[in-house]
Amino acid sequence: MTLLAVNGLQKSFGGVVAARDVEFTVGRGEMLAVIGPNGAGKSTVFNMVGGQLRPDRGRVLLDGHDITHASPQKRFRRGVGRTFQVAQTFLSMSAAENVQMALISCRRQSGGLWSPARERHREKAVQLLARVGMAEAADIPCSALAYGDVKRVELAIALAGEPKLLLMDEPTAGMAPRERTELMDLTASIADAQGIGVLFTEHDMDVVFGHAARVLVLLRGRIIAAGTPDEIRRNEEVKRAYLGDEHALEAPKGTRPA
Ligand SMILES: Nc1ncnc2c1ncn2[C@@H]1O[C@H](COP(=O)(O)OP(=O)(O)OP(=O)(O)O)[C@@H](O)[C@H]1O
Repeated sequence: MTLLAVNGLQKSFGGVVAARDVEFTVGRGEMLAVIGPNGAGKSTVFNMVGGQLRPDRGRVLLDGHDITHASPQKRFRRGVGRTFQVAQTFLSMSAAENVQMALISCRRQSGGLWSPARERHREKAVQLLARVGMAEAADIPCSALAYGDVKRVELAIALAGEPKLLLMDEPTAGMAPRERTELMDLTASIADAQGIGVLFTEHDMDVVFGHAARVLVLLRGRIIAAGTPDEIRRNEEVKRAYLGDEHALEAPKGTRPA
């Protein structure tokens, strides 16, 4: 069943058409990757779904509600979540405290003095950490966690908002290959179990072909292909778009090519 429907989105910056008549849907529990060479329009499309950019034309519907002109905060309340990097300033806080802060802000409560807030939502925060396999690290400062574990905490923070749709911009950037697979396997299993649609941009083709149910390929603001990873890998126009990077579309190691 369709969760997100994007119809005819268009955005120009001066003379540059960054997105042209972009149409796609994301279903509940579905992982959709948006790929394309540098400057193809991925961030532009992503930010029009997230509400950071207003389209010149077109519509964004979530669960049938038109959110095209809604602010990021309003979208958030409708169920559009986004993973953010744990900022440098929050690294000194424990994993649980980071998730508690997210829970407090999601429920629009003032953090007030830190000491009473410390116990607030503790139980729920630990539950969310358990969901990403990080319950035992609840009291460890994020600064002491491995990078891949901080990414899991970021996922728990995003889940605190109980999103219907999760936007992930380059979720595995800077991670080792094995950590990438683990994070995306985890994301896929949570998305499937909770019926969360996931829209992600990604440069790493192993991650894209190994984890997306469907892939959308942009080139100069246009969708040139949409389909399953196997369909996309075989698509001649996509191959041409990635010309010069002849290994980009190879099957991930350990999987059978189509
Ligand atoms: N704020 C802006 N002002 C002017 N031009 C912009 C702006 N944002 C994007 N563009 C232009 O729009 C086009 C699409 O950019 P966008 O960042 O969406 O591509 P991308 O696929 O995300 O690229 P990358 O993979 O390099 O991040 C590019 O030509 C870019 O220069």
